[in-house]
Amino acid sequence: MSKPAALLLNLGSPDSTSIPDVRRYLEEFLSDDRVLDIPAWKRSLILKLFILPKRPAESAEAYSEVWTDEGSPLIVTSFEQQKLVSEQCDMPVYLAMRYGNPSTADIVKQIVDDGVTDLFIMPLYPHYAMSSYETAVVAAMDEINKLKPSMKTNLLQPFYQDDDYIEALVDSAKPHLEDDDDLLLFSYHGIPERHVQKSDPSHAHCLVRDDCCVTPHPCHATCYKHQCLATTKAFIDKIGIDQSKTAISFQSRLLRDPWLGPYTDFELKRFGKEGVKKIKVMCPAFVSDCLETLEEIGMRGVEEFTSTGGESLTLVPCMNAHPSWIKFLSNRINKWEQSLGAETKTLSSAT
Ligand SMILES: C=CC1=C(C)c2cc3[nH]c(cc4nc(cc5[nH]c(cc1n2)c(C)c5CCC(=O)O)C(CCC(=O)O)=C4C)c(C)c3C=C
Ligand SMILES: [Fe+2]
Ligand SMILES: [Fe+2]
Repeated sequence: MSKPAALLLNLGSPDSTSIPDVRRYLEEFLSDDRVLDIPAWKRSLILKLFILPKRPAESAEAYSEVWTDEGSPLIVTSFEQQKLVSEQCDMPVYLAMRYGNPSTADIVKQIVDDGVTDLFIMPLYPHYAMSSYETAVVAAMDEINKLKPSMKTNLLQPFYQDDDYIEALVDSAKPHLEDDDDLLLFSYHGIPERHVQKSDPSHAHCLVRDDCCVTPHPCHATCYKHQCLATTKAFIDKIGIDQSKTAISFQSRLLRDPWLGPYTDFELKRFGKEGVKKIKVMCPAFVSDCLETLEEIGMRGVEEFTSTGGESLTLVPCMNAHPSWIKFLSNRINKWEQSLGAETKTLSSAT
Protein backbone atom coordinates (compact mmCIF):
# COMPACT_ATOMS: atom_id res chain seq x y z
CA MET A 1 0.00 0.00 0.00
CA SER A 2 1.55 3.31 -1.03
CA LYS A 3 1.59 6.29 1.33
CA PRO A 4 2.61 9.57 -0.37
CA ALA A 5 3.69 12.74 1.42
CA ALA A 6 5.29 16.08 0.61
CA LEU A 7 8.25 17.70 2.32
CA LEU A 8 8.73 21.48 2.29
CA LEU A 9 12.36 22.51 2.78
CA ASN A 10 13.66 25.93 3.73
CA LEU A 11 16.88 27.32 5.13
CA GLY A 12 16.20 27.73 8.86
CA SER A 13 16.91 30.20 11.67
CA PRO A 14 18.54 30.09 15.09
CA ASP A 15 16.36 28.70 17.90
CA SER A 16 16.39 32.09 19.64
CA THR A 17 18.18 35.42 19.49
CA SER A 18 20.61 34.40 22.25
CA ILE A 19 24.25 34.64 21.17
CA PRO A 20 24.97 30.91 21.86
CA ASP A 21 21.95 29.86 19.74
CA VAL A 22 22.97 32.19 16.91
CA ARG A 23 26.58 30.92 17.13
CA ARG A 24 25.38 27.27 16.90
CA TYR A 25 23.25 28.11 13.86
CA LEU A 26 25.99 30.06 12.07
CA GLU A 27 28.51 27.33 12.76
CA GLU A 28 26.21 24.67 11.31
CA PHE A 29 25.34 26.90 8.30
CA LEU A 30 28.88 28.01 7.48
CA SER A 31 30.39 24.55 8.01
CA ASP A 32 28.37 23.40 5.00
CA ASP A 33 30.84 22.89 2.16
CA ARG A 34 28.22 23.97 -0.37
CA VAL A 35 28.05 27.37 1.38
CA LEU A 36 31.70 27.99 2.30
CA ASP A 37 33.20 25.84 -0.45
CA ILE A 38 36.84 25.88 0.58
CA PRO A 39 39.08 23.14 2.01
CA ALA A 40 37.81 21.96 5.43
CA TRP A 41 40.91 23.09 7.31
CA LYS A 42 40.65 26.59 5.83
CA ARG A 43 36.92 26.75 6.53
CA SER A 44 37.34 25.91 10.20
CA LEU A 45 40.20 28.43 10.49
CA ILE A 46 38.10 31.21 8.89
CA LEU A 47 35.15 30.31 11.12
CA LYS A 48 37.31 30.29 14.26
CA LEU A 49 39.35 33.42 13.45
CA PHE A 50 37.06 35.69 11.50
CA ILE A 51 33.39 34.69 11.81
CA LEU A 52 32.58 33.10 15.16
CA PRO A 53 34.31 35.67 17.41
CA LYS A 54 32.11 38.64 16.31
CA ARG A 55 29.34 37.67 13.91
CA PRO A 56 27.06 35.77 16.36
CA ALA A 57 26.66 38.89 18.53
CA GLU A 58 26.06 41.13 15.48
CA SER A 59 23.60 38.70 13.91
CA ALA A 60 21.84 38.14 17.28
CA GLU A 61 21.23 41.89 17.49
CA ALA A 62 19.89 41.95 13.92
CA TYR A 63 17.64 38.94 14.61
CA SER A 64 16.23 40.62 17.73
CA GLU A 65 15.08 43.54 15.51
CA VAL A 66 12.78 41.23 13.52
CA TRP A 67 11.98 38.41 16.00
CA THR A 68 8.26 37.94 16.75
CA ASP A 69 6.48 36.65 19.89
CA GLU A 70 6.12 33.30 18.06
CA GLY A 71 9.78 33.17 16.98
CA SER A 72 11.79 33.73 13.81
CA PRO A 73 9.71 35.21 10.97
CA LEU A 74 11.06 32.59 8.55
CA ILE A 75 10.05 29.70 10.81
CA VAL A 76 6.66 31.15 11.77
CA THR A 77 5.78 31.82 8.11
CA SER A 78 7.03 28.39 7.02
CA PHE A 79 4.73 26.67 9.55
CA GLU A 80 1.84 28.80 8.35
CA GLN A 81 2.60 27.78 4.74
CA GLN A 82 2.74 24.12 5.81
CA LYS A 83 -0.64 24.38 7.54
CA LEU A 84 -2.35 26.16 4.63
CA VAL A 85 -0.89 23.81 2.00
CA SER A 86 -1.92 20.76 4.10
CA GLU A 87 -5.50 22.01 4.11
CA GLN A 88 -5.53 21.86 0.30
CA CYS A 89 -3.96 18.41 -0.07
CA ASP A 90 -4.97 14.85 0.72
CA MET A 91 -1.59 13.79 2.01
CA PRO A 92 0.64 14.76 4.94
CA VAL A 93 2.83 17.80 4.29
CA TYR A 94 6.00 17.94 6.40
CA LEU A 95 8.32 20.89 6.97
CA ALA A 96 12.07 20.77 7.62
CA MET A 97 14.93 23.25 7.72
CA ARG A 98 18.45 22.78 6.32
CA TYR A 99 19.98 24.36 9.44
CA GLY A 100 18.50 24.55 12.94
CA ASN A 101 15.01 23.25 13.71
CA PRO A 102 12.85 21.45 12.74
CA SER A 103 15.92 19.66 11.41
CA THR A 104 16.01 17.68 8.19
CA ALA A 105 17.31 14.62 10.09
CA ASP A 106 14.43 14.66 12.64
CA ILE A 107 11.72 15.21 10.04
CA VAL A 108 13.01 12.55 7.65
CA LYS A 109 13.04 10.12 10.61
CA GLN A 110 9.43 11.07 11.36
CA ILE A 111 8.51 10.56 7.68
CA VAL A 112 10.09 7.10 7.72
CA ASP A 113 8.45 6.20 11.07
CA ASP A 114 5.08 7.30 9.65
CA GLY A 115 5.45 4.72 6.87
CA VAL A 116 5.68 7.12 3.92
CA THR A 117 6.55 5.27 0.71
CA ASP A 118 6.62 8.13 -1.86
CA LEU A 119 7.99 11.56 -1.04
CA PHE A 120 7.73 14.80 -3.02
CA ILE A 121 10.70 16.94 -1.96
CA MET A 122 9.94 20.63 -2.35
CA PRO A 123 12.87 23.04 -1.79
CA LEU A 124 11.24 26.44 -1.27
CA TYR A 125 13.73 28.25 -3.49
CA PRO A 126 12.68 29.53 -6.92
CA HIS A 127 16.32 29.52 -8.14
CA TYR A 128 19.03 26.90 -8.23
CA ALA A 129 22.14 27.56 -6.14
CA MET A 130 24.51 25.05 -4.57
CA SER A 131 24.19 26.99 -1.28
CA SER A 132 20.38 26.85 -1.17
CA TYR A 133 18.46 24.40 -3.40
CA GLU A 134 21.26 21.86 -3.88
CA THR A 135 22.36 21.58 -0.25
CA ALA A 136 18.73 21.23 0.94
CA VAL A 137 18.13 18.36 -1.49
CA VAL A 138 21.42 16.62 -0.71
CA ALA A 139 20.78 16.81 3.06
CA ALA A 140 17.28 15.34 2.68
CA MET A 141 18.46 12.58 0.32
CA ASP A 142 21.38 11.70 2.64
CA GLU A 143 18.93 11.09 5.50
CA ILE A 144 16.53 9.15 3.27
CA ASN A 145 19.35 6.98 1.93
CA LYS A 146 20.47 6.29 5.50
CA LEU A 147 17.06 5.40 6.93
CA LYS A 148 14.97 4.10 4.03
CA PRO A 149 16.76 3.85 0.69
CA SER A 150 13.69 2.14 -0.84
CA MET A 151 11.62 5.32 -0.47
CA LYS A 152 10.54 6.67 -3.88
CA THR A 153 11.28 10.38 -4.27
CA ASN A 154 10.35 13.14 -6.65
CA LEU A 155 11.76 16.66 -6.67
CA LEU A 156 10.21 20.06 -7.32
CA GLN A 157 12.48 21.72 -9.89
CA PRO A 158 13.56 25.38 -9.56
CA PHE A 159 10.42 27.24 -10.61
CA TYR A 160 12.00 30.64 -11.38
CA GLN A 161 10.02 31.25 -14.59
CA ASP A 162 7.10 28.94 -14.10
CA ASP A 163 3.92 30.81 -15.18
CA ASP A 164 2.02 29.93 -12.00
CA TYR A 165 4.91 31.07 -9.80
CA ILE A 166 5.26 34.36 -11.69
CA GLU A 167 1.52 34.86 -11.34
CA ALA A 168 1.76 34.26 -7.57
CA LEU A 169 4.69 36.71 -7.34
CA VAL A 170 2.73 39.35 -9.29
CA ASP A 171 -0.45 38.75 -7.24
CA SER A 172 1.42 39.19 -3.96
CA ALA A 173 3.56 42.18 -5.04
CA LYS A 174 1.08 44.20 -7.10
CA PRO A 175 -0.90 45.72 -4.19
CA HIS A 176 2.37 47.20 -2.86
CA LEU A 177 3.42 48.93 -6.10
CA GLU A 178 2.30 52.48 -6.92
CA ASP A 179 2.23 54.55 -10.10
CA ASP A 180 4.44 57.25 -8.59
CA ASP A 181 7.27 54.85 -7.60
CA ASP A 182 10.50 56.07 -9.18
CA LEU A 183 12.06 52.61 -9.20
CA LEU A 184 11.30 48.96 -8.48
CA LEU A 185 14.47 47.16 -7.38
CA PHE A 186 14.71 43.37 -7.55
CA SER A 187 17.24 42.48 -4.85
CA TYR A 188 18.29 38.81 -4.93
CA HIS A 189 20.40 37.03 -2.31
CA GLY A 190 23.95 37.08 -3.69
CA ILE A 191 26.34 34.19 -4.09
CA PRO A 192 30.08 34.16 -4.76
CA GLU A 193 30.84 34.28 -8.51
CA ARG A 194 32.85 31.09 -7.95
CA HIS A 195 29.61 29.25 -7.12
CA VAL A 196 28.09 30.26 -10.45
CA GLN A 197 31.12 28.91 -12.30
CA LYS A 198 31.19 25.70 -10.26
CA SER A 199 27.52 25.03 -11.03
CA ASP A 200 28.11 25.35 -14.79
CA PRO A 201 28.71 21.75 -15.96
CA SER A 202 30.50 23.03 -19.10
CA HIS A 203 32.79 25.34 -17.07
CA ALA A 204 33.00 27.39 -20.25
CA HIS A 205 29.88 29.54 -20.26
CA CYS A 206 28.71 31.13 -17.00
CA LEU A 207 30.68 34.31 -16.25
CA VAL A 208 33.11 33.29 -18.98
CA ARG A 209 31.18 34.97 -21.80
CA ASP A 210 29.87 38.49 -21.14
CA ASP A 211 26.45 37.56 -22.50
CA CYS A 212 26.33 34.19 -20.72
CA CYS A 213 23.08 34.69 -18.87
CA VAL A 214 21.07 35.89 -21.85
CA THR A 215 22.38 33.50 -24.50
CA PRO A 216 20.36 30.27 -24.37
CA HIS A 217 22.51 27.44 -22.98
CA PRO A 218 21.89 24.13 -21.18
CA CYS A 219 23.86 25.37 -18.16
CA HIS A 220 21.01 27.74 -17.33
CA ALA A 221 19.32 24.79 -15.61
CA THR A 222 21.81 25.41 -12.78
CA CYS A 223 22.80 29.07 -13.35
CA TYR A 224 21.59 31.20 -10.43
CA LYS A 225 22.30 34.49 -12.21
CA HIS A 226 20.45 33.47 -15.36
CA GLN A 227 17.48 32.31 -13.28
CA CYS A 228 17.32 35.60 -11.32
CA LEU A 229 17.36 37.57 -14.60
CA ALA A 230 14.65 35.30 -15.99
CA THR A 231 12.39 35.81 -12.95
CA THR A 232 12.85 39.58 -13.26
CA LYS A 233 12.03 39.60 -16.99
CA ALA A 234 9.01 37.33 -16.56
CA PHE A 235 7.69 39.49 -13.70
CA ILE A 236 8.13 42.74 -15.69
CA ASP A 237 6.47 41.22 -18.77
CA LYS A 238 3.53 39.90 -16.74
CA ILE A 239 2.86 43.02 -14.67
CA GLY A 240 3.54 45.36 -17.59
CA ILE A 241 5.72 47.99 -15.92
CA ASP A 242 8.27 50.10 -17.75
CA GLN A 243 11.62 48.26 -17.67
CA SER A 244 13.52 51.56 -17.36
CA LYS A 245 11.91 52.02 -13.94
CA THR A 246 13.35 48.73 -12.66
CA ALA A 247 16.79 47.55 -11.58
CA ILE A 248 18.40 44.37 -10.29
CA SER A 249 21.01 43.83 -7.57
CA PHE A 250 22.38 41.17 -5.20
CA GLN A 251 22.50 41.43 -1.41
CA SER A 252 23.86 39.70 1.74
CA ARG A 253 27.47 39.07 0.73
CA LEU A 254 29.95 37.64 3.21
CA LEU A 255 33.76 37.69 3.25
CA ARG A 256 35.84 39.32 0.54
CA ASP A 257 35.53 37.10 -2.56
CA PRO A 258 33.84 38.62 -5.59
CA TRP A 259 30.08 38.01 -5.38
CA LEU A 260 27.44 38.54 -8.03
CA GLY A 261 26.85 42.23 -8.53
CA PRO A 262 25.83 44.94 -8.57
CA TYR A 263 25.65 44.97 -4.77
CA THR A 264 22.34 46.12 -3.27
CA ASP A 265 23.87 48.34 -0.56
CA PHE A 266 26.06 50.18 -3.11
CA GLU A 267 23.15 50.54 -5.52
CA LEU A 268 20.80 51.96 -2.88
CA LYS A 269 23.36 54.63 -2.01
CA ARG A 270 23.93 55.37 -5.70
CA PHE A 271 20.20 55.70 -6.42
CA GLY A 272 19.83 58.16 -3.52
CA LYS A 273 22.74 60.21 -4.84
CA GLU A 274 21.36 60.21 -8.40
CA GLY A 275 18.04 61.71 -7.32
CA VAL A 276 15.78 58.65 -7.04
CA LYS A 277 13.23 59.58 -4.36
CA LYS A 278 10.72 56.77 -3.98
CA ILE A 279 11.80 53.18 -4.33
CA LYS A 280 10.16 49.77 -3.79
CA VAL A 281 12.35 46.74 -3.20
CA MET A 282 11.26 43.15 -3.74
CA CYS A 283 13.33 40.07 -2.92
CA PRO A 284 12.20 37.15 -5.11
CA ALA A 285 14.98 34.77 -3.97
CA PHE A 286 13.04 34.41 -0.73
CA VAL A 287 9.54 33.00 -0.59
CA SER A 288 9.18 34.05 3.06
CA ASP A 289 10.22 37.23 4.79
CA CYS A 290 13.28 36.67 6.94
CA LEU A 291 16.27 38.44 8.41
CA GLU A 292 17.62 39.26 4.96
CA THR A 293 14.46 41.04 3.82
CA LEU A 294 13.10 42.57 7.03
CA GLU A 295 16.37 43.76 8.55
CA GLU A 296 18.83 44.02 5.66
CA ILE A 297 16.43 45.76 3.26
CA GLY A 298 13.56 46.97 5.45
CA MET A 299 15.87 48.61 8.02
CA ARG A 300 19.50 48.90 6.86
CA GLY A 301 18.47 49.43 3.23
CA VAL A 302 16.24 52.35 4.24
CA GLU A 303 19.20 53.99 6.03
CA GLU A 304 21.50 53.41 3.04
CA PHE A 305 19.02 54.92 0.59
CA THR A 306 18.04 57.92 2.70
CA SER A 307 21.66 58.65 3.75
CA THR A 308 22.41 59.85 0.22
CA GLY A 309 19.18 61.73 -0.55
CA GLY A 310 16.53 59.08 -1.15
CA GLU A 311 13.17 59.82 0.51
CA SER A 312 11.28 56.57 0.88
CA LEU A 313 12.19 52.91 0.51
CA THR A 314 9.46 50.34 1.06
CA LEU A 315 10.04 46.60 1.21
CA VAL A 316 7.54 44.61 -0.84
CA PRO A 317 6.62 41.59 1.31
CA CYS A 318 7.58 38.12 0.09
CA MET A 319 4.81 35.74 -1.00
CA ASN A 320 4.58 34.37 2.59
CA ALA A 321 1.05 32.98 3.05
CA HIS A 322 -0.45 34.63 -0.05
CA PRO A 323 -3.29 32.42 -1.42
CA SER A 324 -1.75 32.31 -4.95
CA TRP A 325 1.53 30.98 -3.56
CA ILE A 326 -0.23 28.42 -1.37
CA LYS A 327 -2.23 27.38 -4.44
CA PHE A 328 1.00 27.03 -6.46
CA LEU A 329 2.42 24.62 -3.86
CA SER A 330 -0.75 22.62 -3.31
CA ASN A 331 -1.37 22.35 -7.06
CA ARG A 332 2.13 20.89 -7.52
CA ILE A 333 1.47 18.33 -4.78
CA ASN A 334 -1.95 17.41 -6.15
CA LYS A 335 -0.60 17.05 -9.70
CA TRP A 336 2.17 14.78 -8.39
CA GLU A 337 -0.41 12.68 -6.52
CA GLN A 338 -2.43 12.30 -9.74
CA SER A 339 0.69 11.18 -11.59
CA LEU A 340 1.24 8.50 -8.90
CA GLY A 341 -2.33 7.29 -9.38
CA ALA A 342 -1.82 7.15 -13.16
CA GLU A 343 1.42 5.22 -12.67
CA THR A 344 -0.31 2.64 -10.43
CA LYS A 345 -3.14 2.23 -12.96
CA THR A 346 -0.67 1.75 -15.82
CA LEU A 347 1.25 -0.84 -13.81
CA SER A 348 -1.87 -2.78 -12.77
CA SER A 349 -3.28 -2.82 -16.32
CA ALA A 350 0.07 -4.15 -17.55
CA THR A 351 -0.04 -7.12 -15.11
C1 LIG B 1 28.80 32.18 1.98
C2 LIG B 1 27.72 32.60 2.63
C3 LIG B 1 26.32 32.51 2.15
C4 LIG B 1 25.78 32.08 0.94
C5 LIG B 1 26.50 31.59 -0.30
C6 LIG B 1 24.36 32.18 1.05
C7 LIG B 1 23.44 31.85 0.04
C8 LIG B 1 22.04 31.90 0.18
N1 LIG B 1 21.31 32.13 1.32
C9 LIG B 1 19.96 32.11 1.03
C10 LIG B 1 18.90 32.36 1.91
C11 LIG B 1 19.03 32.86 3.20
N2 LIG B 1 20.19 33.24 3.82
C12 LIG B 1 19.90 33.70 5.09
C13 LIG B 1 20.81 34.13 6.05
C14 LIG B 1 22.19 34.04 5.95
N3 LIG B 1 22.94 33.78 4.82
C15 LIG B 1 24.27 33.71 5.15
C16 LIG B 1 25.34 33.39 4.31
C17 LIG B 1 25.21 32.89 2.99
N4 LIG B 1 24.07 32.66 2.28
C18 LIG B 1 24.38 33.96 6.57
C19 LIG B 1 25.67 33.98 7.35
C20 LIG B 1 23.09 34.14 7.06
C21 LIG B 1 22.69 34.30 8.52
C22 LIG B 1 22.37 35.60 8.98
C23 LIG B 1 23.56 36.51 9.05
O1 LIG B 1 24.38 36.34 9.93
O2 LIG B 1 23.63 37.35 8.14
C24 LIG B 1 18.47 33.64 5.27
C25 LIG B 1 17.70 34.16 6.49
C26 LIG B 1 17.62 33.20 7.65
C27 LIG B 1 16.74 33.70 8.75
O3 LIG B 1 16.82 33.13 9.83
O4 LIG B 1 15.95 34.62 8.59
C28 LIG B 1 17.93 33.11 4.12
C29 LIG B 1 16.48 32.79 3.85
C30 LIG B 1 19.84 31.81 -0.34
C31 LIG B 1 18.51 31.69 -1.08
C32 LIG B 1 21.11 31.68 -0.88
C33 LIG B 1 21.55 31.41 -2.25
C34 LIG B 1 20.90 31.74 -3.32
FE1 LIG C 1 22.13 33.33 2.95
FE1 LIG D 1 24.96 32.33 -16.74
